[in-house]
Amino acid sequence: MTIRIGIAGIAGRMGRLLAEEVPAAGAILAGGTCRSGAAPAGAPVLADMQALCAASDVVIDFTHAATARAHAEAAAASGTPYVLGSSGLSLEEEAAVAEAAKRIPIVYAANFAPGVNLFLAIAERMAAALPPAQYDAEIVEMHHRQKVDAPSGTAVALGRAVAAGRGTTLEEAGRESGRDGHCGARGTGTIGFAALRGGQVVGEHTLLFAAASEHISLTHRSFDRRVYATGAVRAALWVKGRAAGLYGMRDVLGM
Ligand SMILES: NC(=O)C1=CN([C@@H]2O[C@H](COP(=O)(O)OP(=O)(O)OC[C@H]3O[C@@H](n4cnc5c(N)ncnc54)[C@H](OP(=O)(O)O)[C@@H]3O)[C@@H](O)[C@H]2O)C=CC1
Ligand SMILES: O=C(O)C1=N[C@H](C(=O)O)C[C@H](O)C1
Repeated sequence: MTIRIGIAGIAGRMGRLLAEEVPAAGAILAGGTCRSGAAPAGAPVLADMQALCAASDVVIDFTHAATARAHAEAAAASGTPYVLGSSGLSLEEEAAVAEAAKRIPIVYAANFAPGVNLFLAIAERMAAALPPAQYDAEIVEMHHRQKVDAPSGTAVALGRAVAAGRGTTLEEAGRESGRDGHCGARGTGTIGFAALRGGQVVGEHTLLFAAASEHISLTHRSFDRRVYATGAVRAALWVKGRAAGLYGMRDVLGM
């Protein structure tokens, strides 16, 4: 049977691309929700997340952190597998998504591009090999001027990967963001973040390890946000029929 995929936020930058990529993958576009925008021509518009879940076998959500908890709970209440791409979630919002994942399968990923997920795996290995007392980890990201959250979800995921490689968590290691003025010297073992915004940059992330006598850095650039949409549709096809649980894009890709 052909899978029906619904899209929360179908009028958004990602929502519109997803509306193209769902039929391109051989699935049925069940419809989407809009808040204030206009859905792409021909796409059925559903009243809310509950109605969208009822009409869909899987729902993909690229909207906003503020909706993640309610959307995950609505998906769990209807038993609809859920793919979440929104960024900027608080720890509490992430905990609510994890709670919903006890009842349904959820794929939650900061970035659905295959290259970024390989980058996350490499970041963890680099961090495990480079002692924090000598190698300062800094993450620099740049995005389009419309992006509303910082640092990006991908930057946070890179920070978490570095912390995991060092046998700790990002919260324990400590974040240094938005240095300005007399901010003091850099902490040893902390993870630095810098966010640039401008123009129509789709997404760029650099992870730098800086020591006294050498630097090593890795950069990923996305040139077309369609790479996220195809990845999310791939996750939607993968998650249907899975056991309840919280999955990441690395599970989908088998990395
Ligand atoms: N994980 C990944 O690979 C990627 C994640 N993202 C993330 O996806 C999210 C969306 O990005 P993008 O498409 O560029 O953003 P847009 O602002 O273009 O689209 C978001 C859509 O969500 C809806 N929306 C926004 N806020 C709310 C709200 N509070 N309640 C209900 N609906 C809301 C809006 O609907 P309306 O227009 O009808 O008002 C809007 O169309 C961001 O968090 C972004 O960081 C983006 C790209 C890749
Ligand atoms: O808002 C965006 O555009 C993007 N958001 C995601 C993030 O916050 O990491 C993924 C990608 O970088 C594009």
